[in-house]
Amino acid sequence: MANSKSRLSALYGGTFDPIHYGHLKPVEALAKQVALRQVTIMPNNVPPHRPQPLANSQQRKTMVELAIEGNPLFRLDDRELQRETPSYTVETLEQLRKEIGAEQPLAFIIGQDSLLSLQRWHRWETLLTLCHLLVCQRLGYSLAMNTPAEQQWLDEHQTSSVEQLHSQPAGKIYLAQTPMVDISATLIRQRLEQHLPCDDLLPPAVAEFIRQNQLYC
Ligand SMILES: Nc1ncnc2c1ncn2[C@@H]1O[C@H](COP(=O)(O)OP(=O)(O)OP(=O)(O)O)[C@@H](O)[C@H]1O
Ligand SMILES: O=C(O)c1ccc[n+]([C@@H]2O[C@H](COP(=O)([O-])O)[C@@H](O)[C@H]2O)c1
Repeated sequence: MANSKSRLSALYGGTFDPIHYGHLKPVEALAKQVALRQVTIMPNNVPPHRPQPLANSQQRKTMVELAIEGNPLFRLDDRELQRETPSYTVETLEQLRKEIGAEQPLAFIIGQDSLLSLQRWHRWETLLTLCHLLVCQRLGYSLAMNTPAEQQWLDEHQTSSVEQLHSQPAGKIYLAQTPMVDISATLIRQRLEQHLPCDDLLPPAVAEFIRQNQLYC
């Protein structure tokens, strides 16, 4: 449920090829935990650092729309889909900051796997000047960073104070206690290729869209 009194909104970037319950359920729990006003799902066009998606941008956008229909917690922002250059998060956040100003608290949601590779992101040192990071747990990924230097960076920025997320515009990392949902888009694509059922893994309207458009088979 969206919290209309809260000042803190969050962006949730991803490839969403396709969107699934592993994206939605942890973030719904996170939104309650830290009282998010809204979560803006932002599909990327040219994901950096990974193979390019199988479904095209319009199909991935439609699947997000179907997944969030009727759920006021979520909205969609398709700004990254309009850019043909790599979807660097820092550039998107800089553009957003120009729109909302420097003082409004803003968060970017990632899974634990993304946190572990964050220091390879484009201009990663700038990210925390623009937003907080809210991190959802993910089965199979360590809670410890890969190197002592990365761990030190995390320790310096980590907070368990929800109040700080609301009172400061950016700069904190919050490791959320979210449910482990053992689903990935890779698993779904592999199962669909093998004609195995996926109905428990993603919203019914998304499953139906995939069937109708014969995606991933
Ligand atoms: N099951 C999950 N639990 C927690 N976070 C997740 C889960 N699946 C994806 N995420 C997070 O959602 C964001 C977008 O992920 P993405 O769209 O790449 O999904 P994915 O399932 O990891 O895809 P793929 O299997 O194609 O790599 C990332 O920050 C990722 O860490
Ligand atoms: O900015 C970067 O260099 C960067 C590198 C890897 C991932 N990201 C962003 O992180 C989000 C999750 O990425 P992915 O690959 O797990 O779908 C998505 O919004 C990506 O655009 C961003």
